[in-house]
Amino acid sequence: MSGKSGKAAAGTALGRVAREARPFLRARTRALVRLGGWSTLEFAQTFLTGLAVARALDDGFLDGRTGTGLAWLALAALAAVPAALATRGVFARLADLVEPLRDGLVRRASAQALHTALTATGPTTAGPVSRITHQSEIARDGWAGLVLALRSFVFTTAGALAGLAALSPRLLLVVLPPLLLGIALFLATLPPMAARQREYLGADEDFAAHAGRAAAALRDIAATGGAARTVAEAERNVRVQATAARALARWAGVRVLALAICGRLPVLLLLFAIPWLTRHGLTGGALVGAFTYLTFSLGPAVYALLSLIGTAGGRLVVVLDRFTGPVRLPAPPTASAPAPAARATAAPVPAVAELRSVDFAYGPAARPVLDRLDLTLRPGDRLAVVGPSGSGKSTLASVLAGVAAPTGGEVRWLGRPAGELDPTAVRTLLPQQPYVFSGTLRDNLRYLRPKARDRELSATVAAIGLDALVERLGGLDTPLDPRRLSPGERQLVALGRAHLTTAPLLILDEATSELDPEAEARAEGALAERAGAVLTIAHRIGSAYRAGRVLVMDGTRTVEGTPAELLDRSALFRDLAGRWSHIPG
Ligand SMILES: Nc1ncnc2c1ncn2[C@@H]1O[C@H](COP(=O)(O)OP(=O)(O)OP(=O)(O)O)[C@@H](O)[C@H]1O
Repeated sequence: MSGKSGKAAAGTALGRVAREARPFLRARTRALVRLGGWSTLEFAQTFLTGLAVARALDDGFLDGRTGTGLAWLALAALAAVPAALATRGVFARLADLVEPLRDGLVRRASAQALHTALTATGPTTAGPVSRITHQSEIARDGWAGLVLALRSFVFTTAGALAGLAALSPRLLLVVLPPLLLGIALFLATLPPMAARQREYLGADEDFAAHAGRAAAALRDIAATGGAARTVAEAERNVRVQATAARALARWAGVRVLALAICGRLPVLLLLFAIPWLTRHGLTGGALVGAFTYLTFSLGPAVYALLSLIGTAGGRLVVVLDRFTGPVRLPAPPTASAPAPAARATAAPVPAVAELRSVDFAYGPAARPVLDRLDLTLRPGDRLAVVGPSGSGKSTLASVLAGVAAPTGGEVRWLGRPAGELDPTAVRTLLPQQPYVFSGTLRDNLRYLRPKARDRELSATVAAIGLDALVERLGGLDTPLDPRRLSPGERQLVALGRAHLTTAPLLILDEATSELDPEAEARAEGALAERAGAVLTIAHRIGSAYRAGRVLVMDGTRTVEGTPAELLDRSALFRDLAGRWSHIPG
């Protein structure tokens, strides 16, 4: 995300949250007024503290009247009692502001979850559960902390400034400028810091998504020789994340400076101003009273508020923004309304997989392998891909499977950007060299769907043509040694695995090359019966004819059509079909 767009996103998040907060606060004016009422006691305590110290010194101890001095100090100590009562009252009233927020967020997240469940076409995520449980609690705690700190800041600062003014209005000339400058600088850091925070989180999510995809596709990556590319992509993600973290750290430095300006600079300036203030009649007691305000009241209140805004405040905005998505529950069905199933059939079915103007090159200076390729696979589609060696068929398979990221354009699955979905739930990619591990045939077949039932296994064995292998091994539960299976048997095991998965997209990259034509036709027929779409990189012309739809790849040029159309339109397809016709299948 660029700095500019990050800033815009953060700005809109802040704006959205502010817009949503206004009616919430308006509806709770009474709770706010009561909270303010209790907080005035805090104002009084702060105001009294510095003033009592000044009087204790000027009228008492420095004047030789110890009793008067002690009486003023006792008054300051007594002021803590109503302030303690105020804290009790504040906490009791806090619930009126905090609990409705949590309840409202939970209601909203539940509605969002229902909306998503009723309308989403792809696999659902755990996001709504997190919003209902964890994120609503973060919002509640963050909001409570912010209300407490903001209230304390307003009343303590007002009490301290009123006390300083009562001691001598000149004190405000010394204290106010650094205070206001520090706060202004701090507020100026908020939008860029929110933007950097967002960039950092985005980079973190990208890295996690890449790691998840890579972990799920380790075998495919090893088979297609994509390890170096996967590592390079991970390194790129790490670099982006490190840049975002450094930018965030720089802004954190500016924030520390802002805190120092408003928390510490007033004390320093007051020290420098002592000669000037005393020349204008400020007494020793008033000076100590002023330092009391700065070090015991103003400094801690400023520090507490600004650091809370910096931590919980940022989290609060990010979390609240996640709740402000659209919530539109579909109207309950009426007698005259069509049933959901009927509506579903009327709605356009999203493509299982889609390439939108996809480019791919193996390096910045490398010749592109895919050039603005558009491809749509709908449920029930069978597409065979043919082309000479090196024309990009395996590259297309990797990009469609989400193993290789396109250098341009977009890969979509089930109507959504591929990066948003769990690849293992959407697609199964079978390479030419399949993986069979030591273990039973049952374990091998259930590798992608560990909970497959026995009758489903039996159906797969029969459909793919694995019965002979099961018989030879002596049953599904006999341990097998992968090295003792023939290449064709290994491919049959992998095809059985693919037959058992529920992934709606199957990509076969010459995955039947070691089978004889009959076995290949049988396995392809069985896979074609599954729901979803199948893309087959054809090894024989039979695959192209069975698929009924063919994509011919010739360099970056592609032609698509039925075999009959292509015999007419594509010299390359005619050539390949002619060559293949000498090979049985
Ligand atoms: N990891 C890689 N790094 C660099 N170039 C690559 C890489 N993999 C493939 N290529 C190049 O990309 C182009 C397309 O290769 P790809 O393997 O997709 O073609 P193909 O049609 O599947 O070939 P075949 O039928 O021989 O398997 C070729 O020029 C190939 O040399």
